[in-house]
Amino acid sequence: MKILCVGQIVYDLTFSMNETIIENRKYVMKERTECIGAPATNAAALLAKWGSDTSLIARIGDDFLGKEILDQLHKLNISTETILIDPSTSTSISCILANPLNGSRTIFNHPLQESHMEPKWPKEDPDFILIDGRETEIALQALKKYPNATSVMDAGSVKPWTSTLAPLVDYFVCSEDLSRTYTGQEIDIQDMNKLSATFSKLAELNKKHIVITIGGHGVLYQENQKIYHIPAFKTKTVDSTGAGDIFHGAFVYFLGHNYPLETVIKLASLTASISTETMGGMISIPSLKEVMQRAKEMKSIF
Ligand SMILES: OC[C@H]1O[C@H](O)[C@H](O)[C@@H]1O
Repeated sequence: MKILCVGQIVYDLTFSMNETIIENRKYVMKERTECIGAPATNAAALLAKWGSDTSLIARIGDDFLGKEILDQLHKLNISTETILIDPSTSTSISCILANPLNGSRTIFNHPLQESHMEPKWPKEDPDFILIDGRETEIALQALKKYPNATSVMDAGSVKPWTSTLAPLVDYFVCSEDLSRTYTGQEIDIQDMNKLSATFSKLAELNKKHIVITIGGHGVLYQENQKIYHIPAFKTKTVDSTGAGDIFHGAFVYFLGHNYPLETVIKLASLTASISTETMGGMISIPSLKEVMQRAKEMKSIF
């Protein structure tokens, strides 16, 4: 299975922190993890780890962190031939405060500036394209260049590019935050009328498949005009960084292995929930073996 991910790449520095920050103080951090991250990159890391032929189109600066990122991508088996090295900008950094008491993560991201660059395409045509909205111009070109690839969009929040890209993808997988901002309605899994109105409004963005991830409450999706709710798997969350991205990577993986949509979502949710048991984003991606083992033990998936 050949995958092309298009979007953001970031260098993540995560600290464990369970107190409220007060300005103008010094905090000594006892625990830290460092790894590369960002939505398209975390998803690409899962796909490569699980054996898919994965290329990533994302931008780094011609700087120290950019070199470190290239080195880490090599180790992860993600093709770096398509990585854009942009001397006019600096590699993006995220500083993440993860609260192990409730699993929340607060992200301070400094994104890089995206100016026009000619993309370098993978040697072989992809079967799947996963976009996170960044590198919008190239994402649009990719969707046009590979019309036979199945496309998935990870849409975390309403951004200037949302309404341009969303109608073009086969699967529009959005967050509760995006749904709330775009539709003006809170999600109430008990209220089918409200859910129907939410999905109808989101259909303005995408007419094929809409999936809404609702964090600790699970996932909602619509198939053949019917709305379904998959509850979240119970777990001991210490850090939810990258869980959404890991969900999207696993979503593409299981979609590519021809599981029905319900099973794809259950397995992707299980993968994401296992990842929250470990500190850090990318480094918390579980092995495929572990996911399948847990899925078998649960009996509620297949
Ligand atoms: O979704 C979480 C990811 O996006 C943020 O920007 C961090 O880099 C982290 O890896």
